[in-house]
Amino acid sequence: MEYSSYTLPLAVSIVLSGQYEDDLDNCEDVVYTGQGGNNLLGNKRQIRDQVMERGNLGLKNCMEQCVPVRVVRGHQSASSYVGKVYTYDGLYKVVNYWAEKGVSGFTVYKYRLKRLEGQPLLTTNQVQYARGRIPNSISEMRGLVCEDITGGPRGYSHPGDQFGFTYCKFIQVAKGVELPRNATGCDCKDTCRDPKSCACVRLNGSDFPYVHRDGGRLVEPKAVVFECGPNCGCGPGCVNRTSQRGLKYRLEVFRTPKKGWAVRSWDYIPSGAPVCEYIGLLMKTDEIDTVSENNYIFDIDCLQTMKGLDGRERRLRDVSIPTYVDNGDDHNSDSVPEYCIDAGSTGNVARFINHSCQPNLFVQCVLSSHHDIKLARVVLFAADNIPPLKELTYDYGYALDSVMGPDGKIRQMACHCGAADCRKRLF
Ligand SMILES: C[S@@+](CC[C@H](N)C(=O)[O-])C[C@H]1O[C@@H](n2cnc3c(N)ncnc32)[C@H](O)[C@@H]1O
Repeated sequence: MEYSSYTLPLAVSIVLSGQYEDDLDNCEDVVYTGQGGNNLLGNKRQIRDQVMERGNLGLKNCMEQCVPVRVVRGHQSASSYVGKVYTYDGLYKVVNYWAEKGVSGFTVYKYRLKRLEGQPLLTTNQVQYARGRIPNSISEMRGLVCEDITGGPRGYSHPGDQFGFTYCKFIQVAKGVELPRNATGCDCKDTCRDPKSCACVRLNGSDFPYVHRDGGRLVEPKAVVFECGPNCGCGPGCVNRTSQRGLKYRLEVFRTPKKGWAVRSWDYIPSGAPVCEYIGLLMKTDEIDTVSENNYIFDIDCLQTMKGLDGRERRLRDVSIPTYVDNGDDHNSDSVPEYCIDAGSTGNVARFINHSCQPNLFVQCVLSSHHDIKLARVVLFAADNIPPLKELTYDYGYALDSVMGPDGKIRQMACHCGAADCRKRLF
């Protein structure tokens, strides 16, 4: 190509590898974040405003002079010594660009790129959802079992024999379990703005656990997130109530060949967004019926996770759990979670989410109405930017050989998550 008649610099290629928190990769359509101001060697967050120079100027010049850009994608790969492999995914046209405040509040340049037609189809794992198509209407779906398992706004339904449970949007509390008194809360008005003066936000450390972007995104996984609750002065739109707003994405329960039912989203889910809460019957762990098999029990093990017990990955504990928060020390509950959520006979869509050894969701304990960590809410958040139609999964976190059958013998279950570094067993 002869460049002498062009205004330089021009961008020749870009790499999409999840390094920039503001990137949006929708396969044929990409919103690419310009370069600069990113803590690439640290937590990958923006720490400064970007400037229209170097690569940023190059992409702007490409747009203005209709010069296509090569797109290379980085894919996670356990078998590569750098943990990633890179694929050349073809030529893209820069359609437009703009400056905006990014997730971390700094100015970033955004470039919308569209893949040029007439190139081979993209086939790598990261973009494979492009082979499936989101139906335009429910009536297009072959083999449809049930249009809406949630029962609509009533939030209570019996989806029938195919599923054999009652759909429910809110936690049910078993007989004999008493929820603690509601916490005092903050005295902010309308919405919490100042992390220093909001009593709830202060429990999370020095800043809000969420950023406002996309209706609220969790900045990082925490030992526990303290949200605003019923006694707070702020309203339902407060960012510190991000996980309380119910389902935001169109989730589909679909059938898999080896894992039974599974869940995927028709919408793109950005990293850090809340996907759903694990809903079911809140009960004492020692009251679980151990005779019949139940694959839908979720142990509320925030305390055990905070302490890194039983091989759980210890969470960053940048909050000191206030002394008035019951952290279970006086209950000798160190090894076994005292409470669990049983979604066997009543629950929500979370009960259909399968395990993966390389998941795209993570479990986050959230305290909103009360502050008893043994009874924390269990919320699933996006661990990554999740393209539409990709199966949603989280790590069930079982230690191998930790599950006993009713006969007292160790039970084993093969894992079919398909991850390159699959542990081959769920438990
Ligand atoms: C909470 S349920 C998930 C929804 C379930 N697939 C269904 O059809 O209702 C957990 C059960 O799903 C299956 N499952 C989940 N993840 C799996 C995986 N990676 N490999 C094999 N089976 C899995 C196991 O039977 C497990 O006990």
